[in-house]
Amino acid sequence: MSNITVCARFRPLNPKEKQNDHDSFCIRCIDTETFIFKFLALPLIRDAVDAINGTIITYGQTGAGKTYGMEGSGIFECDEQKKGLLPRVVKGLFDFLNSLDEEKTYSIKLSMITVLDPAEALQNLSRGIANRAVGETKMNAASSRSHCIYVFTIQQEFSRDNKGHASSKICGTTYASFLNTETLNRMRSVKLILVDLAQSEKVEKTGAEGRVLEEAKAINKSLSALGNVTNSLTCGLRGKASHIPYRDHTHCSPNRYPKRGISYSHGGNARTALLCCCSPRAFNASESLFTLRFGSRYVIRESI
Ligand SMILES: Nc1ncnc2c1ncn2[C@@H]1O[C@H](COP(=O)(O)OP(=O)(O)OP(=O)(O)O)[C@@H](O)[C@H]1O
Repeated sequence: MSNITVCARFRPLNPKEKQNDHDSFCIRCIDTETFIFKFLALPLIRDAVDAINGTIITYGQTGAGKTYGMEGSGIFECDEQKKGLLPRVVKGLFDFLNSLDEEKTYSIKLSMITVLDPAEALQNLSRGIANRAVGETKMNAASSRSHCIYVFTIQQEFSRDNKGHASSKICGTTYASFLNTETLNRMRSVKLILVDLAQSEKVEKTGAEGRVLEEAKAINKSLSALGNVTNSLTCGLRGKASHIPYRDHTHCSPNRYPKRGISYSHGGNARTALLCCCSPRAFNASESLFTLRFGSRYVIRESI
């Protein structure tokens, strides 16, 4: 499997756009949320259980549907077709661990909080989302004014039996139970990171001013650092070591890992899934093209 998977999606026109914007159209909207989960996220869940770090990033212009892609119409949404990546990843992760035959002990932490079951994970996610900074711009009534990073840390513990054979013990749904430390042999830890990026914006289109303008500058700066990382990775000569400016990318550092944040997903054998979100409006065509170009740069990258 390649290290990176990219998927692009155009959100549907909203009712106001349908009424007023006759140059724009969306041909057909299928159950894209389920498709995106199966295509982008499910392989990363399987890899995470195999101890391979993974990151899922939503990227795109303001109002293009990044947060919707991540959260869906709400973190507790029951309608399958309106569920975003976060609740699906939570369910998918717990379902996958439950289905394993092998006897292993897992603990899952959501950032620094240990979670014991999917309901608790969703509660904590919902509280985090409520604390996220949002602001109104001309382009989006609830525009995200910060990047939002959800870090699932999956710890796997192995033990040895008294004959020295490698074995381990299953804890059913009690994922956070730990083995007796005397029998503990080995522990491995892997991160599955979901990143809902705030997006660069053309100030003349969003009408940002004051605090919102300052936020826009900070967002744009951090995104250009992400662009520099991608450029270095995609333009580097094969087989030659080149400098990757991970350290500039402090705004995208999960859980205050200033130097390592983005390198979790962009280096070595880590897996990355990128959801490029686009607006169907003709008015936003140049931004949509920019987003698609960003995604296509990832597609041609080799791991260096
Ligand atoms: N696939 C979709 N189906 C239905 N509605 C959508 C979809 N994608 C986005 N929307 C709606 O479009 C609006 C903008 O989406 P969203 O807030 O996710 O954009 P964003 O890219 O996160 O913007 P920002 O960068 O400003 O935070 C929201 O009202 C959202 O509900």
